[in-house]
Amino acid sequence: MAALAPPVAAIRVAVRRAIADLPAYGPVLVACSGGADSLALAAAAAFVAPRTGRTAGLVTVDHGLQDGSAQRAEAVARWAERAGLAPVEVVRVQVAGRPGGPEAAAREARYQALTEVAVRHRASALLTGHTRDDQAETVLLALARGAGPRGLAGMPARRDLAGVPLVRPLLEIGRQETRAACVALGLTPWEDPHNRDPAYARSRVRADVLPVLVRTLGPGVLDNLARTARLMAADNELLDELAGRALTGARHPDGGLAVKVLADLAPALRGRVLRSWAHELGAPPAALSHRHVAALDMLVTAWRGQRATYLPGGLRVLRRADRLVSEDPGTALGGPAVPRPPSGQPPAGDEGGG
Ligand SMILES: Nc1ncnc2c1ncn2[C@@H]1O[C@H](COP(=O)(O)OP(=O)(O)OP(=O)(O)O)[C@@H](O)[C@H]1O
Repeated sequence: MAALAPPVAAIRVAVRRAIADLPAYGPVLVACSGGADSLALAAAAAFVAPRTGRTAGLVTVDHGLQDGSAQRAEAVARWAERAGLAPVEVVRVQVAGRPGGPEAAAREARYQALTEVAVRHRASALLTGHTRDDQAETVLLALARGAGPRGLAGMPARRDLAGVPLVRPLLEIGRQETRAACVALGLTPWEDPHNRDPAYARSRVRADVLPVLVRTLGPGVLDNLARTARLMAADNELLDELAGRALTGARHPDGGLAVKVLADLAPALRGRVLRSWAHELGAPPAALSHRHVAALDMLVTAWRGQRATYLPGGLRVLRRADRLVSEDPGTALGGPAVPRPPSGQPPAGDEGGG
């Protein structure tokens, strides 16, 4: 019998570990583009799942953005059926007409479709093929935009997606290994032309920045960047827990947050408390930047009678005596919406520190 290729074995082990503690009430569903990472992942899931008392299925999303995308999606699905995966689904999504740039719109459409399929099948997890290289790129991009610990933590190995765990088993596996596994298994992955398109910052990091880092600092740099993400994630977990308690302690009996309690917190904790409170009020997390949080912080620490701070989601927060309170500009004053100030307020959509 031929020896098992090391990359194939490493990926199987990673998948086995990642799904070991998941309940087995439904299939684990692999989100597969047909690219090397998710194809190697799907092949490993097809092998591992039945040996651990589970079933594994596959879902591939056709964004309809390139000629031949429907045929490619069908080819992925036919391969999956032959590989013994079930259920297998191809979902066609509509990308046009969504907010944000084309990449963000495609991503949103894809996650919406993947979530819908995972929930419908009562999947015990949705697996994606993000690798250590993807994680290294994410950390570098976060550094480059001045992100804080939350950004530097990169992608979590597990998070919730509408009640279904989204699991990333390959975060410690290199992209070279997924390619090598596909070769060893005789699989021909699809090369997404977007991955090479220099219009995207991530593609430029992948094509230009990472190779320079590896050449100048050595191959360990990828592992190191991924380790930074893990260390940051562990610190974040603790800080988030502390911030949760601090938020509870800062609630004012008359509503809002007590300025005195906030002022006594360490700045790093206060920033997190204000960020969580803003989320709780309804500010969309992706649109809430470090500048919004800094403006809230100034209501506490640099109070000079300034006017309200505006947050994404149509919220405004003001300081009233010893409290921070929020008002919906459309209703709170009993009249028409208060116009947003023309300048001096942070723009939305810039993921910041913290
Ligand atoms: N069209 C798609 N259908 C289903 N899942 C997808 C699709 N595109 C991406 N994914 C999932 O998201 C993960 C990350 O995708 P992305 O395109 O960012 O990375 P990638 O490194 O090119 O991955 P891959 O080699 O698997 O395409 C993929 O590994 C896959 O699990």
